[in-house]
Amino acid sequence: MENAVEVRELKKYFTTYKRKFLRKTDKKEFKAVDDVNFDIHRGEIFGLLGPNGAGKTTTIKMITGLLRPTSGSVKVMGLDVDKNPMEALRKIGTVLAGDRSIYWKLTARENLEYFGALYGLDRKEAKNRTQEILDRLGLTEKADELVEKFSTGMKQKVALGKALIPNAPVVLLDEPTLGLDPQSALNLREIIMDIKKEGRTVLLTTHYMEEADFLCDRIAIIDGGKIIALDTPENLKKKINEVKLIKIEIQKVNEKLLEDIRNIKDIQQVINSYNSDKGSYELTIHHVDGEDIIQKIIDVTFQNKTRILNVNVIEPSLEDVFIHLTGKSLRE
Ligand SMILES: Nc1ncnc2c1ncn2[C@@H]1O[C@H](COP(=O)(O)OP(=O)(O)OP(=O)(O)O)[C@@H](O)[C@H]1O
Repeated sequence: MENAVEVRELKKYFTTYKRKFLRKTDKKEFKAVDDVNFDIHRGEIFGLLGPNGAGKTTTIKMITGLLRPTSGSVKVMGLDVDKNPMEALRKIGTVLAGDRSIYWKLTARENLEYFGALYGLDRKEAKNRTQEILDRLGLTEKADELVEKFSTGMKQKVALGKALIPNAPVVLLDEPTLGLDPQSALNLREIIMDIKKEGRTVLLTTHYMEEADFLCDRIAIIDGGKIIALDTPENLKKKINEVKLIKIEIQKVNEKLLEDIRNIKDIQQVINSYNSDKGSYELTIHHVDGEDIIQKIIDVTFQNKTRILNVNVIEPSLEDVFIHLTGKSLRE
C-alpha cells in the first residue's frame, strides 16, 4: 500500500433554504465539495489550498469522519472511513482550525494525557508519550500550568501535541500556524518537518503560500468545491512561466482605472490589494509579454490622474499561481 489517504469522487451537497417569514421556501442544493479525487502518498506533506469557502474544511471533515459525504469514499491507510470509522480514525491525529477542543482549564500535561487515554493508550504509555511530546514542543517548563494562561503560540503547540499523541501514521493539520508570531510559526514548521522525517504523512491546510511552498511536497488547489490543480510547488510555478508579472504601487485606485488597465492588450489579470503599512495600493498585473506594456500602464494611470510610486517586474510566486488559477487572493 503506497497511499496514506485516498479520496475518490468525494461529494458533499448541502441543501439550503431561503427563508421568508419563517417559512421554508426556495430549496437549493449547494455543492460544497464536487467530485474531488486525490491520493496522499505515504511520508509526504500534502497541502490543500483554496480561497475562503472553497471546500477545504468540508473535505477535511469528511476525511476525519466528522461529516458524512453525499457520495464518494475516503480511505486512510487502506481503511474506509465510512465502513470502519473507528479503525480508520485511529490512524489520524488531527488539529482543526481554531480548534477549541483543548481544555483551557486543564494543564498542558493533563490535556495530552487525557487525549492519550481517549485514543486508547494505557496510563503509563499516555504519561510517557505526553512527556516526550512536551519535550519536543518545548513545553516541559510550562507543562503543569493551566492552558488558559498560555499565549496563542503555546496553545497552538498543545493542540499540535493533541494531534501527535496517538502516534498515528497520518497527521492532519488545519491552519496550524494561523495567528502565530513569525518565530512561533517557524518553530511549528520545523516540528512539521520533523513529523515528515519520522516517515509520517501530513495533510496541511494553510493560508500562507510561502509556508505551503516551503513545507509541501505536493499541493492541491481547490476552488468552488473542485480540485483545479495538483502538483509539486515547482511544477505549479512552472505552469505560469509564460505569464509575466508586474507589480505597481499607486496612490489611489478606482474601478475605471482598473478597467482601463484590464483593457490593455495582452493583460490577463489585475489584482488590487491595499498595503496598510504604506497607505498605498498595489496592483499585480499578469500579462503575456506584451510590447511596451509598462509604458501603456503608465499612460493609462497618468490619464486617470493617479501617481505611480513604484514599478517592479517580478518572478511568479506560488501565490501568483494561485491568483492566476482562481482569480482570487488566498487572503481575500
Ligand atoms: N452545513 C452547511 N450548510 C450549508 N452550506 C455549508 C455548510 N458547511 C459549509 N457550507 C458551505 O460550503 C462552502 C465550503 O465551505 P468550507 O468551510 O469547506 O470552505 P473552506 O474552504 O474551508 O473556507 P475557509 O477558508 O473560509 O474556512 C462554503 O460556501 C460554505 O458556506
